[in-house]
Amino acid sequence: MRPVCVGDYEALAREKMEASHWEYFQGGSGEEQTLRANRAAFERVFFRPRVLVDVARCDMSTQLLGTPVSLPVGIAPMAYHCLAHPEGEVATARAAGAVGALTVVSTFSSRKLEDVAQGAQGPLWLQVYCFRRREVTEALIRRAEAAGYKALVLTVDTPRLGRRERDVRNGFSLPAHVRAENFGEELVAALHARQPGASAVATHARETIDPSLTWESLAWLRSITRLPLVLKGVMTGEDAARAASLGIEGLIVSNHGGRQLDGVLPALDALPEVVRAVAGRCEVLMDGGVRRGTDVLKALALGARAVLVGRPVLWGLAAAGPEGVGHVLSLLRDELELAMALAGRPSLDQIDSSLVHAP
Ligand SMILES: Cc1cc2nc3c(=O)[nH]c(=O)nc-3n(C[C@H](O)[C@H](O)[C@H](O)COP(=O)(O)O)c2cc1C
Ligand SMILES: CCCCC(=O)C(=O)O
Repeated sequence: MRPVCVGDYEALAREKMEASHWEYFQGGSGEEQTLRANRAAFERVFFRPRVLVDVARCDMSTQLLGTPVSLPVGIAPMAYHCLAHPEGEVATARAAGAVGALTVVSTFSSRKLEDVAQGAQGPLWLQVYCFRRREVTEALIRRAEAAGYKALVLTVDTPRLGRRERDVRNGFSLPAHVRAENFGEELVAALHARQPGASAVATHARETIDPSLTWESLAWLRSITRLPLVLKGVMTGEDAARAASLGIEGLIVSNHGGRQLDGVLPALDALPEVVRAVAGRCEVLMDGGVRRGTDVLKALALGARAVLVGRPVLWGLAAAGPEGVGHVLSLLRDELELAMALAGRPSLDQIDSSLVHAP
C-alpha cells in the first residue's frame, strides 16, 4: 500500500539502505536523549480549536526572508543525500520546488550546489559551515550567489561534531561513490578514510570546521556577502537577542536533530523564548522532530514562521526517489491544511499562541 503518513516511509527506507548509512541518517549523539525529546515535545502540546469559522479555503502560502513559498514547511540542510539515492540533492530540490517548498542545501551536499540549482524550480538557501580555511568558505559563498541561492544559513551548533555512537561503532565513512561534491579532493579525502572505532565524518569535521568561530566572526561573513544571514542552532533567548541586535535576518531554533549536544532542550520547547527575545526583529524557523501536519501547526502556534523537516525527506528519497520526497512534502502539506481547517484557522496569520495549550 502507498504510504499514508510520513512515518510509513521510515520502514520502507530502512529496507533499501545499507545499515551503516541508515544509522548515520537516523542517529543522534550520546544517549540520544535529545533525539527522543524532540518528538516527545510535540506530544505535550495540545490544541484549543475554534469552531464555526469559514474554513472553505485554507491558505498556507507565505514568504521566508522575502522568498515566496507555497507552504511553511521546507527541507532542512542535510549532508550526503546520495547515500539515499543516486540523484541525491538534485532530486530532492526538484521535488521540493514542484510543491513550492524551500530547500536548504548543505555545505556537504553530494551533488554540486550549481547542479542542484539548475534542476530546482523552487527557492534555495545554502547552509554554510565556516572552515578553518576562510577562503574555502568564501569561495563557496561566491558560488552560491552566482547560482542564485537566496540566503545563507550559518550553522552555529557544530564547532565539532557530536559523538554519534552508532557511527563510531560502525566505523562510518563515505563510500567512494558519495562525495562532498562542492570541494576538491584534498579537502574531502578524510571522509572516505575508514577507521574502525571512529566516524570519518567526525574526524573530518575536526580537521576542517573552525571551532574558534565567534559573534565577532559574523562581521567577516557580512563583509563578504549581501545575502541575508540566518543562524541555525540558536537555542536560547540570550543568543537570539544578541543575533537580533546584530541585525541577523533569520534564526533556526534547532538542536541539529539531536546530533550535537545531547541533553539539550527539545527544539519545540526552546522556540517560545527565542520568539520572545527577538520580538519580531528576525524571522524565526525551527526544526527537529516534525513528522506531521499537526506538528507544523503546533510550531507555528508557538511562534515559528515556518519549520524545516530533516530525516523524513531522506526516508522519502531512499524509498521512492524524487516521487518519495514530493509525497512526503505533500502529505505534510495536506495534513497541515486539514489541521488548519479543523482548528478554525484558515490562514497563517490567524495562528497564534491562543491555539495551543502548552504545559
Ligand atoms: C543525515 C543528516 C545530515 C545532516 N547534515 C546537516 C548539515 O550538513 N548541516 C546542518 O546544518 N544540519 C545538518 N543536519 C541537521 C538538520 O539540518 C536538522 O537540524 C535536523 O535533521 C532536524 O531534525 P529532524 O531530522 O528530526 O527533522 C543533518 C541531519 C541529518 C539527519
Ligand atoms: C560536518 C557535518 C556533517 C553533516 C552534519 O551536520 C551531520 O551529519 O549532522
